[in-house]
Amino acid sequence: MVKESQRLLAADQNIPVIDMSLERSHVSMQIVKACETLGFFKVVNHGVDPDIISRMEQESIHFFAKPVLEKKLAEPVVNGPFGYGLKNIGLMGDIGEFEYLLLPTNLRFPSQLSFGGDSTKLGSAVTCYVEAVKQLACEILDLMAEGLSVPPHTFSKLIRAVDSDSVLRLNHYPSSDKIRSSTGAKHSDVSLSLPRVGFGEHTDPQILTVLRSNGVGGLQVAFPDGWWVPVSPDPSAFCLNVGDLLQVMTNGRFISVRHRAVTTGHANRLSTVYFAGPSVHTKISPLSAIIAAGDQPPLYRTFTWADYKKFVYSLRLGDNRLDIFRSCVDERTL
Ligand SMILES: O=C(O)CCC(=O)C(=O)O
Ligand SMILES: [Fe+2]
Repeated sequence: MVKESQRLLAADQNIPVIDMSLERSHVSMQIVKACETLGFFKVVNHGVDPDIISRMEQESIHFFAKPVLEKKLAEPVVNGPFGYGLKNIGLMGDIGEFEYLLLPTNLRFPSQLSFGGDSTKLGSAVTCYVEAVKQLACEILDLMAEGLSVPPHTFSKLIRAVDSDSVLRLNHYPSSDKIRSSTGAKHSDVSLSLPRVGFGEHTDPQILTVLRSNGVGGLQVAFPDGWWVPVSPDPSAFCLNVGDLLQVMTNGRFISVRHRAVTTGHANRLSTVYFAGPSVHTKISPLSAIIAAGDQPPLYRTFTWADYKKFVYSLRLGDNRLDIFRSCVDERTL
């Protein structure tokens, strides 16, 4: 359950909503400002085809409605932590009130992205959706590069690489009613009407996250002053958040924002999350153009995405991972 002591703001009017149809340099400055102050923003008029979005949502609903045994057959033909998961997050004992399907994105459908049974429609919906949100992520990363005055495509080329280690996760947070019926809990069980942690507090480790949800709320972001702010659901918008690697590359100018998902309501919540990451051997360090233009020395050491992922997997979800990669930390403590 969410602790009462945690401060919660009532509304999300402080969350930047950026209209991507406006003049390019204006959009670019707004994005940079949002990343520097919060690390989170919404975009509207983003140009992603609504049919691609609605197919993805319909196929997700269809997938999560299947019996668990059938969902467990959804194993992409690659090594890694992919496939269906229920409640467990990572390998260190973190638990959430949800189920998910985690997929690699650099596979060929249908040869590698097969889900067993009759799920070919899900495979093709995922392929189209990933292509569309990857374009959006690259466009936003290019706008960031422009606004930061770093060489064009500095960030997007990492995502466009054929072996980019980007992943897609479909999350399904069952409503209180569904939890009641699956656990046999009584209707009078008040604990089920209180907010519960669906996906605990964390930062995303990759470069940039592109999240969309159905019309049910649950996502909350941590403001720098310590308040949690619920993000009002808007199925036609995308939520963007800075990941840990982007905080490092911008030498701390951009904030990798802490966020979480809570479940409260009587409706199922679905979120579709694209994590844009580099290829595993990419070396990550503060960009020289940012160091040259700023007044800070490099705050982080150079490391590879493979090093960082390994470290992330060894920690609990809510642990701070970046501090250990700060320049002043002795490498022997790693
Ligand atoms: O479902 C959500 O709204 C948040 C999920 C999330 O933060 C994640 O999958 O990393
Ligand atoms: Fe996240």
